[in-house]
Amino acid sequence: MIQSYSPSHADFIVEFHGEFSSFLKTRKSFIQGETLTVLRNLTIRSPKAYSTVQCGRGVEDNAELNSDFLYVNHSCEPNIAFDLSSTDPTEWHVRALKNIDAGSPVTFFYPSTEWEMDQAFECQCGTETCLGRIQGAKFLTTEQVNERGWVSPWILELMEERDA
Ligand SMILES: C[S@@+](CC[C@H](N)C(=O)[O-])C[C@H]1O[C@@H](n2cnc3c(N)ncnc32)[C@H](O)[C@@H]1O
Repeated sequence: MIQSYSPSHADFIVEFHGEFSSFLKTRKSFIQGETLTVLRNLTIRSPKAYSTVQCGRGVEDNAELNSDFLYVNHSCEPNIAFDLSSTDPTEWHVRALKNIDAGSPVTFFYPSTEWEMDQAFECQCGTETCLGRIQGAKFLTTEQVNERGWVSPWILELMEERDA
């Protein structure tokens, strides 16, 4: 039982399940392009972990979210993007890639930010275009990454160098 949990974002709710099986849902609808939240209170320059989001190409360019957005699961057909691409971290935000109904899980394509993930997993997103094992963009073709709605600039750069 979680005893001291308090939600970080009023418009969102965590559905708690077993280990690594919890996920974040939205209580309100969003339209494509709308900002779900600006990311605040991050711990930047964190060691890479299952819970961090990559925010650049350096080994220490990882951010702990310190909020319920930690519970955003991966999907191969995501409905949101984590956009940590601005040189100004106060502009880092989460954006809707499509219209999202209230009550829906929010999901992002982990390889859109992650080159080589700390914790790989067998994807259970259940979508038609599911890629199976998810371990970062390094292990996917550029085409597989580019067709998911949003890709961070460091991932584009690293794929370009790899493919050269
Ligand atoms: C940042 S956590 C996301 C929240 C996580 N579900 C939890 O309960 O803590 C990332 C981990 O969640 C799990 N996960 C996320 N998306 C998944 C998916 N599509 N299929 C299977 N496991 C997933 C994996 O174990 C992954 O390492």
